[in-house]
Amino acid sequence: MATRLMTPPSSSSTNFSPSSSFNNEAKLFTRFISRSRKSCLSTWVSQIHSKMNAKKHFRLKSSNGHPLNAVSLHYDGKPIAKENIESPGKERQSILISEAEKGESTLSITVVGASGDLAKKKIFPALFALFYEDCLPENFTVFGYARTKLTDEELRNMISKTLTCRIDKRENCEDKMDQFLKRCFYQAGQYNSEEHFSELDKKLKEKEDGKLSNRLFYLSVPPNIFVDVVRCASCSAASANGWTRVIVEKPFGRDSESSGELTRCLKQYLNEDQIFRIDHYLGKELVENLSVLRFSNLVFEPLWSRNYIRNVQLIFSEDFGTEGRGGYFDNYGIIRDIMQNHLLQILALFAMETPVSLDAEDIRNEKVKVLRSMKPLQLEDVIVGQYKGHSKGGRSYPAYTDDPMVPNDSLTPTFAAAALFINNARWDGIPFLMKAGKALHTKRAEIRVQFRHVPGNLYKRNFGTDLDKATNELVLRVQPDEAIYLKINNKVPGLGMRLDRSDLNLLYRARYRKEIPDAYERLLLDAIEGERRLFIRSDELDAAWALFTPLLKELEEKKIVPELYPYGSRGPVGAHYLAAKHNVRWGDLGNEMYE
Ligand SMILES: NC(=O)C1=CN([C@@H]2O[C@H](COP(=O)(O)OP(=O)(O)OC[C@H]3O[C@@H](n4cnc5c(N)ncnc54)[C@H](OP(=O)(O)O)[C@@H]3O)[C@@H](O)[C@H]2O)C=CC1
Ligand SMILES: O=C1O[C@H](COP(=O)(O)O)[C@@H](O)[C@H](O)[C@H]1O
Repeated sequence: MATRLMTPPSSSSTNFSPSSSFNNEAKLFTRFISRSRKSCLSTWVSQIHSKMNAKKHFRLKSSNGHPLNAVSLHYDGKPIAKENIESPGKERQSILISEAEKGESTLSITVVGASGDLAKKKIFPALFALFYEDCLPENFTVFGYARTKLTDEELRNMISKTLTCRIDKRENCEDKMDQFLKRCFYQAGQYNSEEHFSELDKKLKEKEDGKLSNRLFYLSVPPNIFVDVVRCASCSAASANGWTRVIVEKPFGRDSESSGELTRCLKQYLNEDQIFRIDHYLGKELVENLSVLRFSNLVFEPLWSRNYIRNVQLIFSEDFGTEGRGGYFDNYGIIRDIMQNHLLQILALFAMETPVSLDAEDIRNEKVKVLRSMKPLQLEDVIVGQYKGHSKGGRSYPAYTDDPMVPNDSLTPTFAAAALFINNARWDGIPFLMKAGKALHTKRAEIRVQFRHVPGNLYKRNFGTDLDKATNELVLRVQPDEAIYLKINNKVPGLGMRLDRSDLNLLYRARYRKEIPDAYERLLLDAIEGERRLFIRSDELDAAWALFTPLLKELEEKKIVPELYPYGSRGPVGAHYLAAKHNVRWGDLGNEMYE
């Protein structure tokens, strides 16, 4: 029978109630008994006793910065209970945590799929950056796990090549890298072999040296392997006495049914609060800042509605094609790859009502309300495109279908634009336009907010004929070269009265000397700290798929042929017609100051 990764209530950072008492703890503990393996319980009871005697505090590291999450776990020198909201509808569990746990506990991070592209490119470098910044606990170990046969030394060689990405010019980088690499180990194994995961467990235990063990598994493997890994890790490599969490990479299914099935299978082995579904766009600095900008500046929030905003644009473009990932991409396409997750998540954050607090559940409750209020997507509100080969300046660029992993007659869109609507009082009738494409002329991700005309504008005649160009526009450039700028109308200095378009510009590299951490650093740190705010809850995922699945089915059933656009161009003209239909002009096509 399959065992579950559900371990004793974990030390996740959520809020606590000072009035919670040990009695509550005992009650919840009794409830917990009914669904835990007995072998875990005696260990846990002894942990509670040892935790009760502990007194030290620990430092907040997760990205929330919200005092409720950061709070000390002791009250008047006595241990107090900490509420852990697992997921909506589930019982609240109270848990005792203490600094002693931090000091005496170990953290093991296992990167499953360690030989892969994402692990090398993002996960190991992010872990190193966290180590460099002193954000990892004292006792941590990193394990790579994959089928490829590697020794510890070979893993270290492999990852050392990419570790330097943002830290390399810093002080003591080499020393730090050596120290980090000494903490990295490797276990080769099959993804569906409990025996091989038992071997991993043995090695993890050696490193944990009898201390309380917290284990994080990062599933950096193709999605068809997720469930096997979770099953094997659950049966053979879950922590016996600390928490066990699993970060799951996208794609979380390819439609409502497959996503529901994946969630159902994962939940055979995991509680919802052990599953960290990553959407790395939520870890990007400017996306994080969206709520700060809105909720902590008086000048924005009053304007944040249909009364002042004409349309919102969420734009993603890459100046390269699917090179090397054609096999994956052809099964998903740009709508699943970018829109259903990254852009929709930004939309939900952008449009949500003020959450009760900054706690993960409060924020995710608001996001899910937005997603569930969305008008069903119609085929006529979407256009799709696919890049074709193109020669420019003596160089030739491939068509999407030139990829050997892509069928010649593939109809998979590499570009899509869509108009979405939120049927609620705040946003009724306001188009949220999304545009996402590969092999376009530029690499960029941005949020554009176009405001309405100034009623009865006294300076109307000073703008020339194009009044539309004279409306305010707020741009959050997520990447590259992070910036927030507001387009305003301004008097050109001089004796006459001529107005022009200027920008109030907050260019991050000019304002902040600090490097911007990679999204994966923030997200890994949050998963370690148990901060779930930036991870996708299962009901959010369901709502996101419910919005896109009918459209995706229709596109596929009707075999809608994508409009071809040349590699390196601005995409299909259909995107302009779509915008025009909703009385919108794409903001990224104007004369941008920072293009
Ligand atoms: N790469 C990226 O930029 C991004 C990736 N993702 C997601 O992250 C996850 C990992 O991505 P990425 O590293 O690119 O993936 P890879 O295709 O590089 O796969 C990772 C590892 O999984 C193993 N693997 C690959 N294919 C199979 C297979 N068919 N059966 C069994 N094992 C296999 C391989 O290891 P071995 O053979 O050694 O076992 C491989 O090194 C995926 O879910 C992907 O969709 C999400 C966002 C961006
Ligand atoms: O999730 C994905 O994101 C990347 C783009 O991420 P970025 O952080 O480099 O903007 C995209 O290339 C990939 O297709 C998609 O799966």
